[in-house]
Parts: sequence; structure tokens; C-alpha cells
Amino acid sequence: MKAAVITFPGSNCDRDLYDAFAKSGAEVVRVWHKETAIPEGTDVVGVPGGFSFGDYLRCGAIASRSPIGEAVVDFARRGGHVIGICNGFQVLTEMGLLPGALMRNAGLKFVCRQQRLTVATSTSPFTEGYARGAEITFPIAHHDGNYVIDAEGLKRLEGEDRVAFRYVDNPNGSAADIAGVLSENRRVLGLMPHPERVVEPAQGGTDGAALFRALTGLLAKA
Ligand SMILES: NC(=O)CC[C@H](N)C(=O)O
Repeated sequence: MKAAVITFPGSNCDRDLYDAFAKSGAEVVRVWHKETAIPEGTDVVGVPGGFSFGDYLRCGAIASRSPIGEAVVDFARRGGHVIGICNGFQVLTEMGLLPGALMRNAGLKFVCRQQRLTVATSTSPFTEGYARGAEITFPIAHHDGNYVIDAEGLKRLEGEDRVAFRYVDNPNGSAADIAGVLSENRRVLGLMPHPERVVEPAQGGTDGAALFRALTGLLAKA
């Protein structure tokens, strides 16, 4: 199973994401944003957290239009798996691969803390390692994590069981406590919390390991 982790100027979670994939048994390659193709044989693309292009314009907006952007969109449209974490989630909404947008936190402050979440669906390649309704803790660290979507879009997400994670004690004002959403084909996940920061005990938690294990296991079999 091969994972490709994209790096933009200002990414700061790309090495953590690399390590999380590697620990779950994946072969990992790094891809600089100026590349124009996803490496041959890639099973999953990881779009990491950070402050790509200094968060100028809107978080993720410039990264979504960088040379590798078109290749990521094409990879997803052909049925490839993509995970975008934090700034990566913002990038995926800017690319139009996921609905909705991430706006300034309701409290107008950067929030950085351990965050309790519930697993809203276990029917996806990313969440099948958790029981539906399970409570887990991932760290959060963002100022633009306030997920907004129109009423019709929200109804659709809920109706199609595409909310992946919800916040317990909503930290940023997100609609319906949404912390992560899936694409229509369930192969693209975007989430604000950081599972890659809790994959081994030395990081202070291991709740993120099941996500990478499930994904790597599934794609290795495919
Ligand atoms: N940790 C992150 O990826 C942060 C994303 C973005 N820079 C924000 O603050 O909202």
C-alpha cells in the first residue's frame, strides 16, 4: 500500500502524517506541491495540516491551486482515496472535493487542545476501525475550523451518513458539531482534528492509530 504525502510551503504536519502512514505499514512517498503528477501506484493521497502559503487569501485557497492540485482532484475523481487533515481539509473544500467551507472559529481565537469527538459513522475506509458512536480524543489546533454548509447540503450530508466525526463540546461553532466529512463515494475524508498526532503512546494518545491501520489494511488488500 502506497501513500503520497503532499507538502506545500508552510505545511507543518507533513512529517507527522508521513510517520503515521509508515507506522501503519504503508510505503510513503513525499510529493512537493510543484509536482504535476501523483506518483505511479499511489493508493492514498494525504494532504497535511499547517499554514500553507501563510494562510493568505483564505486558508488552503492558494494550495488548492498549486501545480499538484489538479492531479489530486483528478486522482480523487478517478476513485482514489484522499485524506485532508486540518489545513488539508481546508484545501480539499477549496478544491471542491468536499462540500462546505471552513470559516473563522466562532470565538475568533486559535484553539489548541485535546478534543473529544464521536465517531459519527463507521461505514468508511477511514472509520471502519471504530465503533459507531465511540468517543475518541484527537488534538485540534486551528483558527479557521468553523464548518459551514447550507441547509440543503447539511441535510444531504446527514441523509447520506457522510458526517465522519462530531465534536463533543463544539470548540469552533461548526454546523451540527461537524469535525469531519466524507465525499459522496466515501473515499475522500476531510477533518479538522489531527489523528496523525495520536498514533503512539509517546504522543500522549493512540486514538488515531485505528484510522491509519484500517485504511492501510483495506488498501493493501485491494
Ligand atoms: N493545524 C492546521 O492545519 C491549521 C490550519 C489553519 N492554518 C488554521 O489555523 O485554521
